[in-house]
Amino acid sequence: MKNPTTNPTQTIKTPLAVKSARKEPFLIFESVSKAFPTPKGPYVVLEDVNLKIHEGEFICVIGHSGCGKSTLLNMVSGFSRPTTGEVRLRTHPIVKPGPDRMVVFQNYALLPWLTAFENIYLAVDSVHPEKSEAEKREIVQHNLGMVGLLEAANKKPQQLSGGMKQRISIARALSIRPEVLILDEPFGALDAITKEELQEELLSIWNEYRMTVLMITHDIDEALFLADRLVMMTNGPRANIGEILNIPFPRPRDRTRIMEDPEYYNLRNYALDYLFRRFAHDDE
Ligand SMILES: Nc1ncnc2c1ncn2[C@@H]1O[C@H](COP(=O)(O)OP(=O)(O)OP(=O)(O)O)[C@@H](O)[C@H]1O
Repeated sequence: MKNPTTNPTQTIKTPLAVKSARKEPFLIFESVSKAFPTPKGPYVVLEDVNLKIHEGEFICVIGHSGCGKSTLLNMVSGFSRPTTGEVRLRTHPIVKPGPDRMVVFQNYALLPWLTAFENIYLAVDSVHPEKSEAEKREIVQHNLGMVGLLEAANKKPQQLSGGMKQRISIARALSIRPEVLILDEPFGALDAITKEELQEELLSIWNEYRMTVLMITHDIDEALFLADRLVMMTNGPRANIGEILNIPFPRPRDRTRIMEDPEYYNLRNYALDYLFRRFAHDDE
């Protein structure tokens, strides 16, 4: 594996990172540790994680299996709370789930007895019971259109392909306009072509709405195409953030142009070296 001569974590300043450096942090992890009780005593998954994310940033998180990526994001969604430390959205500690933070899972998590339309409608209705039925239906239609699936509105999940199901779960998450979109390896189960299509769609939706995105991935190329910053975790237990790569490619991004850029391979090799040499994992 080629060793890059420069350290991208130190040398690259993206225009967005420079711009956002002037803004107040939006999502903050402050001295966050998380331990799970086990019969042998507490199992410390994460220890003293500190991270500041700016509004509208697209953050990817990478790290070996079991290092605590989902644990980290679960503290943003509010499914779980830090053992010590704090996760804050603006100035408010996150203590429970809320419609300002929506999660998309790898396994879609759609209700199988409802149609695509009804799955999204249920989310809109639970967050906006005050809206009229016509307004709620309009929101569902708009979001189905946004992921190009108006024709699948009346289909149930088992009648949809993996890519279509993931589009529906993204539409459902976006239908209530969260401030933070949390994606837990959303494209991990999809074939390569569908995965690329969904990456493009996600980027174009993000370009339009600029919600803050936190996404777990195992795919370095995916992270380099999507993210402003790539957070690289150390191995657990007691995992932490090892390094953060700034991804400098201008937006809107063009996959072909990025892949022709020598910097792409510099960053890719740097991340590969980090994961498979410096933080190599015995099990992989
Ligand atoms: N509720 C829990 N109780 C005990 N241990 C847990 C619990 N949740 C997670 N763990 C452990 O914490 C560690 C981190 O799990 P987590 O799912 O966050 O890792 P991950 O990096 O997301 O892994 P993967 O990439 O395989 O999804 C694992 O060893 C897991 O077994």
